Amino acid sequence: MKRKNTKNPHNLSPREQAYDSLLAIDREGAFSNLEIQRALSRSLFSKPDAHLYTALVYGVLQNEMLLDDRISKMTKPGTRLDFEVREILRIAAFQLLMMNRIPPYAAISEAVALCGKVKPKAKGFVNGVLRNMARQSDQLKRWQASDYKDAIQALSVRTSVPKPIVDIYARAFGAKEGVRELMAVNRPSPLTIRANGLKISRDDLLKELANEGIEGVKTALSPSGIKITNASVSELTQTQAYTAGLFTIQDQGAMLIAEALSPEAGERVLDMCAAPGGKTTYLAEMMGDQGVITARDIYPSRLKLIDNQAKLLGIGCIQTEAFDGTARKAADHEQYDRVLLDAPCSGLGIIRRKPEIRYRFEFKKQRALIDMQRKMLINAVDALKPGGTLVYSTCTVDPKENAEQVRWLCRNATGLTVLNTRQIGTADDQCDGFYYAKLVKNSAQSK
Ligand SMILES: C[S@@+](CC[C@H](N)C(=O)[O-])C[C@H]1O[C@@H](n2cnc3c(N)ncnc32)[C@H](O)[C@@H]1O
Repeated sequence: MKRKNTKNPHNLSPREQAYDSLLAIDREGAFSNLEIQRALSRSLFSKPDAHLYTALVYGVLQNEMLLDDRISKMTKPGTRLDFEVREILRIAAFQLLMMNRIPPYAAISEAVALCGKVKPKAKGFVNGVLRNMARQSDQLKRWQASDYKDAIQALSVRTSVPKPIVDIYARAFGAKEGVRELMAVNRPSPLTIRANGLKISRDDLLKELANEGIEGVKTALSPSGIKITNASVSELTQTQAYTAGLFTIQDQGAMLIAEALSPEAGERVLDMCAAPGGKTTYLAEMMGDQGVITARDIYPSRLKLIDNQAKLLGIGCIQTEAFDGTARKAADHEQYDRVLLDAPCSGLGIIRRKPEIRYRFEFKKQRALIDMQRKMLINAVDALKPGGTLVYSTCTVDPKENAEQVRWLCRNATGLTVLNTRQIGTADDQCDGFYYAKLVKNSAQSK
């Protein structure tokens, strides 16, 4: 059942494939979105089976701590579970406690059969735990904050978000709003697209898509976005509108970042961390493909993604260049009208799309990211012409990587004015948790 030994992946059932994928994510460090894409592209699943597989992988990842808590109530204190057994129990517990349409016998018998293949000795144990769970499911579905030692612990288990991240959300949004944001991170993410203004208006794109059976509504915050209401990513990418380059799939929060930079036709723009290019291509569309965008990233292979996407969208003004944004380039000095620094970050604002990020967060890694962001910020300011505009953005909610970095920059670079900052949220904005700060480099700056 292990990935490397999988002889015929096409024969796996949705539950077996979910187990295989969850081991890849939890044990081998795969990213959920890529793993799901990989598995679906190789499987021969019917549409309902593909839905079940995807729901199981996301459902277990989003509820791992809550499921483990429920499983621990069914086992003797101190019971140590093998990785494989725990994953099988989580998949079945998710079906028993959090999916309404699955008959308990189906969840249990498939879990026991799977256990028979990968850990035969634990078959009886798994059967016993799950039968008890099914019997007590009404009680186990009820969740009470008073069962936990404090409010933070209760919220952490309820949302399956580790305590340090619960604290970070409280610092970012305040205690009350932080709870609302955390409760929103396990809800399904909307599928949004951005009309390619070089080729079509948003209204006409809605009509084109309707002709292909795809429905959507205009996004509330971005003037270019459409929220798709009846199709999946793979269905969207099979439309004629997609192959004609009429739109890009993008979270609305990412659209707001590019809009904050508000580039104009004919300008020189630097996008320091550009791949895979979602924001770069929007900048080009806003510029009417007039001017030059230098799109950099440290990984040449990722720059190809930008080139391919620009070609699909009919964009010619983007020049890609492999470069380390922490290194200073003398030739950049005061060359750019606008700079976008969409920095590498802890990603705590996108845990609804990539739930596994929450279990991988480490303060030590975050400290290294903060140092990297600071080096990049100094280089971004250096590259700006006097009077030029900088947008610094992240897909995290942690003030340490956001507002505190902007304060640090203003202390360490002279002549900057902060025009506005925004923490985009999930509960009300319906976006991933992006942050941005828009700054201007004063023209009369002493050099
Ligand atoms: C948040 S992502 C950028 C997303 C992109 N702006 C978009 O909208 O599609 C951060 C990017 O920074 C790149 N990166 C990481 N370290 C870097 C470095 N030292 N210099 C330049 N780019 C780097 C990563 O490869 C990644 O593509």
